[in-house]
Amino acid sequence: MSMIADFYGGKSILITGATGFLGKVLMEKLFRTSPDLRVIYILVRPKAGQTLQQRVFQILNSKLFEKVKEVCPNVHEKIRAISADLNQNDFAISMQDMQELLSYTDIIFHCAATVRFDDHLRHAVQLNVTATQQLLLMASQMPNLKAFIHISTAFSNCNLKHIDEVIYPCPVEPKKIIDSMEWLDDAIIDEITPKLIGDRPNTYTYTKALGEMVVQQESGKLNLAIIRPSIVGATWQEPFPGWVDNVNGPTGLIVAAGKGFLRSIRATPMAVADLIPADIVVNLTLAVGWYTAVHRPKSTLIYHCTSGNLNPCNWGKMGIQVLATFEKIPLERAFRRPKADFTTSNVTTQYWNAVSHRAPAIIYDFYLRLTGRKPRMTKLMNRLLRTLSMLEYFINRSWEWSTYNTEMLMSKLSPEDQRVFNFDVRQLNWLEYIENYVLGVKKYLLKEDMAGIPEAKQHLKRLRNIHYLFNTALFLIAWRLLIARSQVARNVWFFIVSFCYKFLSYFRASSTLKV
Ligand SMILES: CCCCCCCCCCCCCCCCCCCCCCCCCC(=O)SCCNC(=O)CCNC(=O)[C@H](O)C(C)(C)COP(=O)(O)OP(=O)(O)OC[C@H]1O[C@@H](n2cnc3c(N)ncnc32)[C@H](O)[C@@H]1OP(=O)(O)O
Ligand SMILES: NC(=O)C1=CN([C@@H]2O[C@H](COP(=O)(O)OP(=O)(O)OC[C@H]3O[C@@H](n4cnc5c(N)ncnc54)[C@H](OP(=O)(O)O)[C@@H]3O)[C@@H](O)[C@H]2O)C=CC1
Repeated sequence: MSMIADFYGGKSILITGATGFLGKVLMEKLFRTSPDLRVIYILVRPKAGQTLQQRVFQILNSKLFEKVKEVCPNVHEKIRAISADLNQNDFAISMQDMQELLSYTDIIFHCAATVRFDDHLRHAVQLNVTATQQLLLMASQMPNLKAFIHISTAFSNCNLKHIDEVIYPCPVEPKKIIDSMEWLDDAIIDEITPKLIGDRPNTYTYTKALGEMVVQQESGKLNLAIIRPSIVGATWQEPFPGWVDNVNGPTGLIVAAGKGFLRSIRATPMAVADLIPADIVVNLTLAVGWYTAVHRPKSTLIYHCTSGNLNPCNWGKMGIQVLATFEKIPLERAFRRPKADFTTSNVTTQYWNAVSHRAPAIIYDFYLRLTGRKPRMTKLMNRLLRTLSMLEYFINRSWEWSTYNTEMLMSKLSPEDQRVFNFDVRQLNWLEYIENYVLGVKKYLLKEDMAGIPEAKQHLKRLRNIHYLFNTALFLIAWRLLIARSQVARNVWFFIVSFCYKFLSYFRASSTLKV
């Protein structure tokens, strides 16, 4: 019997960010392992013309929830979507809903955040700091609350090289930042943002660090824990390997490489690729929820959910495996053949960006214009290059995260819980995981049919032939132009032609002699 699964039975659980990548996997696992839980409250905002109910319906009817429906057929009744916007005061939750939340919630998992690296500081503070503070305030009014689990990121202190499971305070208090956002105008905020974020690369990591400080300020009053995952990737095992549904982190680059848009990337091949599968993060999160509620540690514990120090993989190995998988299982309608490389200097990066990214996009757009269609490749390529420049910081450095608390927790679990809520990253085989990740990108994110693989391979062959033809034509044109302009080139050309002629005459003469 799993103690963790048993613990969540009969409980009312509040999840923020349940419509996000991690939130969905968390909900799925909860329903699958504790189908007798009382209710999961999710705070959802209407989005993209969809009502709350439509959003929930879409999630529950997705492939991810197929297994849940077998073990928990009444899952629709156990999920209660509450209209909420974390950017608003009191999250714009109705009085009635608020009353219900305050009265019944047993556990909170706070996953909602803006994960955009380039978000305006005001918005990032609002969601990653102020909303966390408000949620903590709500939590303090919940008589039945047993644990509040905050999802942060291992990169909240990415300005350090070695990171322990402790809070590192930012120079300016979160309260001061929150207050200043209320009266400073956007132009001034833009001006002070670089000074505030200091040696962090973006507003995301900075505001996540502030969010942790806000959580810590409540320790003593509430039963809290913080989880810091590194780069969350597709699922490893559960509910099935390779599930992923957004382009964040490496996923977008895997798509870009598979479609042949991404040809070179400034990365350090030996730098640690601290990826962590979403199901490992979720298993740890649920174990932490149980441990925090049942064992009530004296202080707020922080858990690093990382792979680098227990089972390291590097970007070089990952890149090779991604490309090797695309050899076997290509994506459909690729722009070019999947063939990418790492560059290490700024100069080579600029060169390859011009030659391998911008030039083909311009040529393709020219072709689209000629055939009466709307050009779009240059725009797409510019966006990809912008994304690459944002991710570069994370693929050219390595960090060391200590994992004492995570290992301690693992040792506290029963053998059954260690199996059902497995977060031991040492058991992960990277090559197998990456292959499943790439397959998952094809199947679940891009929704491509596996039956289309032979056609995709044919398409790549055609692209290869076009590539050879194009290169030969380019060479001949360049050579022709050179010969027309340069005496040296003409001499070289005559030398090569006469050499070939002599060689052929000799070859013909010797074969005639043999006969
Ligand atoms: C030796 C041999 C070698 C062989 C070599 C082989 C190589 C080949 C194999 C390749 C794999 C191996 C290397 C892997 C390296 C991975 C590095 C990962 C580091 C992650 C660190 C994370 C650390 C922190 C973790 C955390 O704690 S938090 C989670 C992380 N948070 C994020 O990852 C948000 C990022 N994103 C944004 O911050 C915004 O997206 C923004 C970018 C500002 C754009 O923003 P904007 O331009 O305004 O517009 P969007 O609407 O957002 O997007 C506009 C358009 O870009 C698309 N697109 C959005 N994203 C991505 C993305 N990633 N990748 C690609 N495309 C993306 C979107 O599909 C849309 O396309 P479209 O629809 O136009 O076609
Ligand atoms: N993905 C990763 O690589 C990593 C993620 N993390 C952390 O994990 C957590 C979850 O990340 P992930 O699932 O990847 O992120 P997603 O972007 O997939 O999900 C974010 C969630 O937050 C919700 N949200 C955003 N703004 C609001 C708002 N104003 N009101 C209500 N809900 C809102 C989104 O709702 P909606 O669907 O309406 O947009 C969505 O459900 C975050 O705290 C993140 O910092 C940490 C390390 C790595």
